[in-house]
Amino acid sequence: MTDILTNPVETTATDSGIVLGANQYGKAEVRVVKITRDSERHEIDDLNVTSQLHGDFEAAHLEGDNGHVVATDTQKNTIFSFSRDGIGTPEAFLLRLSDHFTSSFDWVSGGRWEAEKYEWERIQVDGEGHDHSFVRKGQETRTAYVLADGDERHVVQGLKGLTVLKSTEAGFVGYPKDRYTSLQETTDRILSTDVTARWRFAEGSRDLDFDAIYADVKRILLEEFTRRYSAALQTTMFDMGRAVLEAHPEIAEIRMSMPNKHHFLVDLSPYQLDNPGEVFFASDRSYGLIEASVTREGSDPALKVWQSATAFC
Ligand SMILES: O=c1[nH]c(=O)c2[nH]c(=O)[nH]c2[nH]1
Repeated sequence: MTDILTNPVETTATDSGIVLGANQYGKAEVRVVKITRDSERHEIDDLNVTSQLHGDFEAAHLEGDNGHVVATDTQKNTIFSFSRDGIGTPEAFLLRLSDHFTSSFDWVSGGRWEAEKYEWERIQVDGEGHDHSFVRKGQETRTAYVLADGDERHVVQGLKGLTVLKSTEAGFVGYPKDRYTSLQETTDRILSTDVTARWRFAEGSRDLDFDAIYADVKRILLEEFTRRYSAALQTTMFDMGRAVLEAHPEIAEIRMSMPNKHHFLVDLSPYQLDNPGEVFFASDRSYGLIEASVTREGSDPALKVWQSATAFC
């Protein structure tokens, strides 16, 4: 079985020799909120789910024949209907959707399913968490991704928007200087970033405690950010990834994308003030963009997973 996004698709050429290439379709960003209300104490699951099918959809593209087109509306309704009896972890929910679509329609060979999970916590009233009133937790957004390719299942867990800052114990020295270099070396700077990270489990990983792994990976990422003097964001990012892989043998690879959110010391001398590393201009652009995959020696790079996990074009 080969994935439709990474292999040329055999399609019938039109009279002009034009062929259909890789394709996928589905419903994007289905916002589903599930309230579990089997007791006075309600629970809330809040997801943004995208479903896209891979398979034989040539006739729809070439001939206007929708015989194979499981409507995007049907995909949306399936997401809501599957929520009725509980969502569970986003990863388990996406695996369930992938199994449903690949087993229900012969021509659906696989697909991609994505979720963002928005966390809520109970509003505290007189020191007690309220039964049915919640406030959004905003630290980061949890992400989940499943690629189905025939019987294969690839699960990728992640987070985005985890903003961190350390106010010292970071520097940047020893870089090459040329006629365009104006950056001053420093051994004491602010290091700040918005962590986007995605970690891939070995193919076929289904029965893991995805909630516990998520919480632990987030803990490790945060702890490693603090742990050592940062010689560069690159070093800190690699340390964060290495620590995750060392602690979690079930994770095959972690990819990270981190903007270097520059904080420039403001010159207060025109106002007869010193500025011993206390007042900064927080620049929102331009920013350094530091990205890497951290993986295990000799492991399969699983490029088709990453290729399909990101934007189609
Ligand atoms: O941590 C850093 N990495 C860089 O590659 C870089 N480049 C730069 O100008 N400042 C920094 N900081």
